Amino acid sequence: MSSEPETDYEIAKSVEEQPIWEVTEPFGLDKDDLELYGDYKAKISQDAIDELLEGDTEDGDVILVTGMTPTPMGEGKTVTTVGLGQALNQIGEDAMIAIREPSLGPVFGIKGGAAGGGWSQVLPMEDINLHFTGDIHALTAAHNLISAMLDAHISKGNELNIDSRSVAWPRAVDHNDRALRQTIVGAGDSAGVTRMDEHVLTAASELMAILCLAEDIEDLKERISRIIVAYDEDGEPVTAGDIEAAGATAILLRDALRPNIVQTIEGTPALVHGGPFANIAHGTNSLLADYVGKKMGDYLVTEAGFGSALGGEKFMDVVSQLGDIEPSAIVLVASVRALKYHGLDMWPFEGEEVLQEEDVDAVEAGFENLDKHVSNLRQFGLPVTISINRFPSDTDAEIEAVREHYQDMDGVQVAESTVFGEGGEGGVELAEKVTDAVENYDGGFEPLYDLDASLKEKIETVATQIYGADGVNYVGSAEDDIAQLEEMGMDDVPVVLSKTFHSLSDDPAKKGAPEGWTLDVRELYPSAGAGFVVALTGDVMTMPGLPARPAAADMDIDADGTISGLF
Ligand SMILES: Nc1ncnc2c1ncn2[C@@H]1O[C@H](COP(=O)(O)OP(=O)(O)O)[C@@H](O)[C@H]1O
Ligand SMILES: O=COP(=O)(O)O
Ligand SMILES: [Mg+2]
Repeated sequence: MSSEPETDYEIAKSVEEQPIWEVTEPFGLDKDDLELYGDYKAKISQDAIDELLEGDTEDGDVILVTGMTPTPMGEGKTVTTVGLGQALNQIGEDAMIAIREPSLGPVFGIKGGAAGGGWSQVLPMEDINLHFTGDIHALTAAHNLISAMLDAHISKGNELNIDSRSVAWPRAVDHNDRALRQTIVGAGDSAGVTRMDEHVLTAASELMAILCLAEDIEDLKERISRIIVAYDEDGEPVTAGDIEAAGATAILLRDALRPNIVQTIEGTPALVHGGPFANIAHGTNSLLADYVGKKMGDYLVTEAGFGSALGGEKFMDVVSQLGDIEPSAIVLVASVRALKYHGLDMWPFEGEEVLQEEDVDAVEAGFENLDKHVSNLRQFGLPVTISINRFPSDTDAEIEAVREHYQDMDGVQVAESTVFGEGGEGGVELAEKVTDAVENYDGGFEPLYDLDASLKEKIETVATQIYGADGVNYVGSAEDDIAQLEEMGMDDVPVVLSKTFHSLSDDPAKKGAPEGWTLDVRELYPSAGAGFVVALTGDVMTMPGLPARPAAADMDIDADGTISGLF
C-alpha cells in the first residue's frame, strides 16, 4: 500500500474501527440492545426496536438525499449521505444515517459497491458490499422457496387449479445474469410441468419491498401471504398464503427483518438495511431502519436511489404514504460530470474521461436537467439544497458556474461538498445550510397524489409533473391490467413506476429535460404484499446483465485475505 491510502478499500482498511456498541451507546443503544455479528456489525434486537418505537422520544428530522439524472457511474448520493451525516456530527448535531445494502449484481458488474466512497464510507465496506449479515441471501432463499412450493403444487395434483402459463412469481438470484432472464423449468421432471420462467435480481423481488415496508413479524407474514404468485384457470389470483408458504418464508426472513447497524469512517452510526433499486422498485432502505434512526438521532439522513424522478418521487409518493415518515428537507446531489453528460447530450455513455476535461459551456448546457429536478422537488413543498459533489477533475470555474446559476434561485440553496476527499469536514457548508433549511421549514410537505385517485391519474400525475411527458399511452396489456387491478380493489394504492434511470423520459438516449414526448406504459402488476402497483415502462430490466468485462474481472484476494478491486 502506498504511504497514503488511495482506493476505497485502502482508505477503509486504514481506519481503526470502534467496537459497534461504543458507536451506538451515545445514541441510546448499548451492547445488550445489539445482536453482534463480530465487533463491527450488529442487528438491533427486537426488544430494543420495540423500546425505541414505543418510547416517547421525539422523532428527529428526516433529510432525504436524492440526485439529478446520473451518469451510469452514479453522482454520489450515498457518499453525500454518509458525508453529510459525518458533517452534522462534526458541527455538534446528533445525526444518524440510513442507507440501503448493496446488491452483488452491481458490485461485481459495472457500478461497484454502494457503501459510499473515499473518506465518506460505511465500514466494514468489504463485508457490507459482500455477504454483510446475510439478509440478501435470506431473501433469495425465501423468494425461491415460494417458487419451489408453487411448482410442487402445480405438479403434484394442482388442487388450486393454477394455470401454469399464468405464474406471476419468478425466481430470484443476487447476480446480474442475463442468461437467467427467460428460463425453462420443470424440463426432464417426469412428474413436473415444464413451463417458461424468469429470474429477477433479488433487489427486484417483491419480498425485498415487503422486507423494507414490514413493521414486525406478524405484518411480514401477513404481507407475504398476500403475494399473488399465479392465477387459476378462471383468472382468479392465487396467493402465497393459498399455497401455505407464508409461515416458512417468514421463518427464513426472521433475522433479516431487523435493521443492521454499522459505523462510518468517522464513527457516525449507520443503519444499512434492505436494498430495492429505484428504477425497478421503490428504491429506499427499510422503514424500520428509518423509524429507529429518527428515534436515535435529531437528524436522520437517508437516500433514495437514482435521480429524484425515481427514488425521490417514490419516497415522497409511495413510502411516505405507506409508512409514517416524511422528509423535512431535500439534498439534491449534482455533479459537474453529470451536468456535462447532459450538456453534451452524451448517449451512449462514452466514459468518465471525456467528462473530466474542463468545459464550462457543457456544464451550463446541462443545467436544463438539474433545473427540472429542482422544480420537480419544489412541488412537494420541501426546501431544496443542491449539493455540488466535487470530483477531483472539477475546476473552480465549473463549480463557480453552478453556484452562480442557483445562488439567487427561489426556494433553493447551493453548497459545495468535498466529503469524498475530506469526510465530514468537507460537508460543513452543506450541513449548516440544510439545518438552516430544516429550522425554517414550514411543514408544507404534500405527496403529488392522493391514494383515492385512480391508477391512471396517479401515473399521469407523475408522468407529466415529474418526468415532463405530455401524457401517457397505455400499450400492451396495460388497459386490461388496469381493469383487472380495479376489479381486485388494488387501485387505491401508490404506483411504483419502473423506468430507465438514464433519462427523465422513458428513452435512455434523451438527456436534459425532454419535452414533446409521451410516456408508454406497457404493463401493470400488483405487489399485493408490498401494497403497491408496479407500472412498467420502456424495456427496464428486472434482471440486469454483466458487461463483457465486469468489475469482477479486476478483483482478487491474496494469501492473507486482502481483497483488491472492490470499490
Ligand atoms: N466526489 C467524488 N469524487 C470521486 N469519486 C466519487 C465522488 N463521489 C462519489 N464517487 C464515487 O462515484 C461512485 C458513485 O457514488 P455513489 O455515492 O455510490 O453514488 P449514488 O449513490 O448516487 O449511486 C462511487 O464509486 C463513489 O465512490
Ligand atoms: O437504486 C439505485 O440506487 P443508487 O442511485 O444509489 O445506485
Ligand atoms: Mg447509492
